Amino acid sequence: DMRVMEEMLRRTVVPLPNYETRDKSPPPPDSNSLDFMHFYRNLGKEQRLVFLEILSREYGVDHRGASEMARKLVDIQSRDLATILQAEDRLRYSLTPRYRHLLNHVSKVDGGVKFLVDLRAEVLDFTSKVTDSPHLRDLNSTLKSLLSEWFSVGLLRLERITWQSPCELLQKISQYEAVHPVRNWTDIKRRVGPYRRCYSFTHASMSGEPLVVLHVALTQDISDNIQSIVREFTTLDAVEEVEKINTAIFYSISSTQAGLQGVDLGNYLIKRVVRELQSEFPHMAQFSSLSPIPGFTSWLQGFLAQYRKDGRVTELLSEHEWSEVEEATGAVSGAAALDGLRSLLASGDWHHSERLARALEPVLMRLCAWYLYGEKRRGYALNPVANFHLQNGATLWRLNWNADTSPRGIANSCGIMVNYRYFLQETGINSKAYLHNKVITASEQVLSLVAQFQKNSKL
Ligand SMILES: CC(C)(COP(=O)(O)OP(=O)(O)O)[C@@H](O)C(=O)NCCC(N)=O
Repeated sequence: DMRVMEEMLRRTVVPLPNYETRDKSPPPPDSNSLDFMHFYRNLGKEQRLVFLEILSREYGVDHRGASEMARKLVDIQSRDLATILQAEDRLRYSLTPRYRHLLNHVSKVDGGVKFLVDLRAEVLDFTSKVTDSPHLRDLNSTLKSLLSEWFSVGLLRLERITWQSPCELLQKISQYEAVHPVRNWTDIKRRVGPYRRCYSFTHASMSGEPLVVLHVALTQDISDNIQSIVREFTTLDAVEEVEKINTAIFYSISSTQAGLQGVDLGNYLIKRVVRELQSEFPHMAQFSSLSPIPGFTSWLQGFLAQYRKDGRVTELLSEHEWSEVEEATGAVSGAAALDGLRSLLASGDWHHSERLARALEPVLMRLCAWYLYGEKRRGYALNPVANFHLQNGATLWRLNWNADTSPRGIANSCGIMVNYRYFLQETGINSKAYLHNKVITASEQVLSLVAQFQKNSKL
């Protein structure tokens, strides 16, 4: 209960050494960290929230001390630079949460870094679902700043996963695959076989644990469909012919540690793999993703409902397009046709009718282009996968019809997939333009689809 928690914290979260002797005081015994970890692991979910609340509230920054240091700094602004720098350093030290020293010590014991990665995953879970406590948010940002230092790209190791990798690693890679689930051994064998590459980042403190995994297909052109990558039966023992390889398609990337969210590992891995492939294939000319568009169909359902409510049904489709939908749904009026369309989209049945699919292609393509390019959340792309690649500096390059004809692909994004193209000389500029000015770099194909949408709906 609370008393036991407070006793544990009092004992293991030692006070900050004072400024003068901060570099001379010996670190606390490892037992402090081990006891803290052991105690925390034995708490239930609710108790952990209580425990972290106390830790972050009672063992954070000494607010009074910090404001005193701030006042001192203001008072000596007329003094010489050395004095000012000294006062700034004192203020900086006074703004260090007391628990930061404990977290630092935990990172030095066996399993400590993994403990802190998992701890941050729980803190993120609490702050996103359970509470908006400012203290917990502070704890999260302290954990994130520590983890970002330890997991910086120079300390990560690039590993290539092949059919010769240990079974347990291949099994982990299969389990972690979040984008196109691995069905069986043949499946994973193909994904690490000829004309494929699979890479992960690992860290010495969590050896054997792939932190983020990138799957690549080596092709002649930029793939416009996923079936040719995850299904087509390239003979598993084919020998790669270099002249058939001049493009790298990133068709799946997944981070495996929730606690490392925001540490930007996926971006680093893509950049590192590009360099790796360039050294293996110096003539490689094209780098692109082939990405899903999770959430498009459900966004579209809401969008159509809104237009129906606003009575602007006719604005979304042309006369001809509506007549095709009415023909296919047997509906007689616009609103009924729109309801018919929505239920066809919900079931995916529209895809079985050749004629209806042909009629809907221009409609869904321009709506999807708008969804990726025009729909925003706090100014950035609403779609998380688009946001990820645009942050990396990729170009919103090409929408592909019938790119994922699996039931999942039809249900999630009406079968459409998108290529985010990495023009290596432009990623730096594009990333800055996106992050600073929220500018999305898009190709002619995408911009013309967006223009068609805007013309139709007079947006
Ligand atoms: C896309 C991923 C790999 C980006 O991870 P990362 O580069 O670490 O970004 P972030 O978490 O630092 O913002 C991550 O968000 C993820 O695993 N998403 C779920 C699977 C997917 N590819 O959408």
